[in-house]
Amino acid sequence: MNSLHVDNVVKSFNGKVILSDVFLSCQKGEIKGLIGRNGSGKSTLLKIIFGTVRADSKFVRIGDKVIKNITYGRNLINYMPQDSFLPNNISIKDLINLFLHKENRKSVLEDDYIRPLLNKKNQALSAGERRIIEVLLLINSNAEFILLDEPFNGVSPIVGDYIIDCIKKMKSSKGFIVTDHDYERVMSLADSIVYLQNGYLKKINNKSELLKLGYFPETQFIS
Ligand SMILES: Nc1ncnc2c1ncn2[C@@H]1O[C@H](COP(=O)(O)OP(=O)(O)OP(=O)(O)O)[C@@H](O)[C@H]1O
Repeated sequence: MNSLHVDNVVKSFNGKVILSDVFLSCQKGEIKGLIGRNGSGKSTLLKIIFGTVRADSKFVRIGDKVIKNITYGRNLINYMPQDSFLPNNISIKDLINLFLHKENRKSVLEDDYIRPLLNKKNQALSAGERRIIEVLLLINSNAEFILLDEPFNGVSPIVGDYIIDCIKKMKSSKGFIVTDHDYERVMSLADSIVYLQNGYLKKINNKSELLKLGYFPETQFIS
């Protein structure tokens, strides 16, 4: 079974080190949660893995294939950015046909949340409606590893839970790395959690470790 192996990721912006020497791995069938404060470098790390941001150094491998840049990762890794990436002036139905292979379209076209939106144009959707479409397009793509940057951003609680179910359904055939500030949802979804701080990743076992790291205030802590 393939695995995604990420090693020796180093990245600075304007002389400031964001990622020092990051190691991360993800198996097919695994969901890894990535948590960290604002500006800790989570999106930068995902973009480096995907290949849209150049690292000072990196090693990314899927199975035996070294992913030197975005072209090597085509059909292997897909990334959903934090900000909307869908083009305007195109209906949701056409977007689904454009983004997905034929065999993957049916379940999205028939999805209860998506069906009422099929004839709308992307720019006419609410932020939450757009996010659920983006998540479904990504997780139904043929890539083996899916990187999701803030999939729960802007979605209502019931849709957040629905997104969790959708990701879990795809889990047996793919590996996921998911980052979001809705850490409760990330923790309930992921098999394991890593926390990014000062350029390094640290494994997290429970919420009290996140509290100790100062990720959320004590007033929010309910074990
Ligand atoms: N293109 C860029 N040029 C200069 N600095 C950048 C650039 N992209 C990101 N940074 C800086 O790198 C740091 C990490 O940014 P990044 O977006 O990866 O953080 P993040 O953990 O995803 O944050 P958030 O949770 O707020 O989305 C930030 O301090 C940011 O200002």
